[in-house]
Amino acid sequence: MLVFKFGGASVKNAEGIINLGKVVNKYTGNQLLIVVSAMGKTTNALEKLTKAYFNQADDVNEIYEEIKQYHYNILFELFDSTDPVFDEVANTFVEIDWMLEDEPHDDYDFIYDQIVSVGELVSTRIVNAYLNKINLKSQWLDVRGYIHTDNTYREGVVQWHKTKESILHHIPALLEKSIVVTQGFLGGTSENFTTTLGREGSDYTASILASCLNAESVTTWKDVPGILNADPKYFEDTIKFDELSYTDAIEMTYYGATVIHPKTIKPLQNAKIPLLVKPFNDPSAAGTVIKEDGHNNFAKPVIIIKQSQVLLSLSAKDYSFISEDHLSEIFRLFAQSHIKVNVMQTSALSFSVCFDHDEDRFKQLLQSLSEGFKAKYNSGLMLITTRHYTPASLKELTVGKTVLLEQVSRNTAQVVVR
Ligand SMILES: Nc1ncnc2c1ncn2[C@@H]1O[C@H](COP(=O)(O)OP(=O)(O)O)[C@@H](O)[C@H]1O
Ligand SMILES: N[C@@H](CC(=O)OP(=O)(O)O)C(=O)O
Repeated sequence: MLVFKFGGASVKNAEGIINLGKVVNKYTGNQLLIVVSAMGKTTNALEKLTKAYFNQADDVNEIYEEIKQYHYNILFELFDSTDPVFDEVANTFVEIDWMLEDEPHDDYDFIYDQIVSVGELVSTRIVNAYLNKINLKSQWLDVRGYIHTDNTYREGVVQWHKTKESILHHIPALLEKSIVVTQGFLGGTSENFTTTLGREGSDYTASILASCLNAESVTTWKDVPGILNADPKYFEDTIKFDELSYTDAIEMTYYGATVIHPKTIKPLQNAKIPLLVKPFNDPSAAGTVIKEDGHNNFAKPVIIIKQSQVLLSLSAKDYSFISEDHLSEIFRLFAQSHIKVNVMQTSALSFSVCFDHDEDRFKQLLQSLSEGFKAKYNSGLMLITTRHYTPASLKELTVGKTVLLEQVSRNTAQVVVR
């Protein structure tokens, strides 16, 4: 049994969905479970809608209409207007219609998950209908009944025991009958509310399903030839890695290589299931295989860029040394604000920490820190991490930039630059 994952970029338009059909058509001899993300940048648009609704802004309907129109335009390119998929999609959007009619609930993260999840619910309806249209027999599965999480909205924690039981109880029988198409990124609570697994979490969904079902492999179909030594959006002369070990891949994603969600690898490593990263526009290309004995000599350093970083420096209000008690209080407040630390450094009188800029969470953090600490910060920074670096490659990366923080170990160098 194979698990495929198609991300937003691969299904961003009608052409992408037609291409998905062609890829799937090459694997008809296998049992196939297909995980699909929201189309194109729909999750970003739904995030914008959630914020507008929560703040009761004037442009709620305008944002929502644009999202619906984008999906209907794709539907009109793929289907006859009498196709039942139009009703399926309309009935899915109704979940948002109902929410928007009411006053917003005061838990932003809860509302976020109920609205943003519609992106995946709609995209899977469209993909499922298209596969059936081209005679690839397929059924739509609501993943929220199988991936059980706690109620940490926007970062649902998977309840593995219950999840495995549900998956094994139903999905193998479904796979014997046809292809199964389901949503990435989503989970469900015991009260039947929707959770999401963290941005870009569809790779993780594929990994959860594959590990519970003991799949032969997982393939994530991407807009790149495989895993490269650096993001081609920022670097020209990249090289593709044919193989990586699970550990190499975990390290890359931990430091922020966005090509794979960081939680994806561990469940696959535990079950020894290979992860293939392949280009969706060239399905027969080898891509990158991530497996236990994946070997790489790193002919070029791995470079990972993280944009929109904040560098915050904290010191005690009474100018005392930064103590363990201070650090434990700082970390508690970071955890409370759901902010993950990317790099940190301590000196006698200050503690510097670099993290992704999330406006609302940062505001909350600064507020909670203000009682005990003096805070200074810079935003709009870039964090460059390089593994298997050489001194020359490190120097080249920082040419023309101001280095605000630097941390170098034997294998890994991290610099925060402006
Ligand atoms: N080391 C890397 N190798 C390949 N792609 C990378 C790397 N680091 C970042 N990327 C980016 O990851 C993108 C693909 O991942 P992503 O956008 O999450 O795909 P999808 O959402 O379609 O699953 C590429 O377009 C590329 O810009
Ligand atoms: N649609 C979600 C989940 C996801 O994984 O998407 P993608 O596969 O396009 O990165 C997001 O954008 O966060």
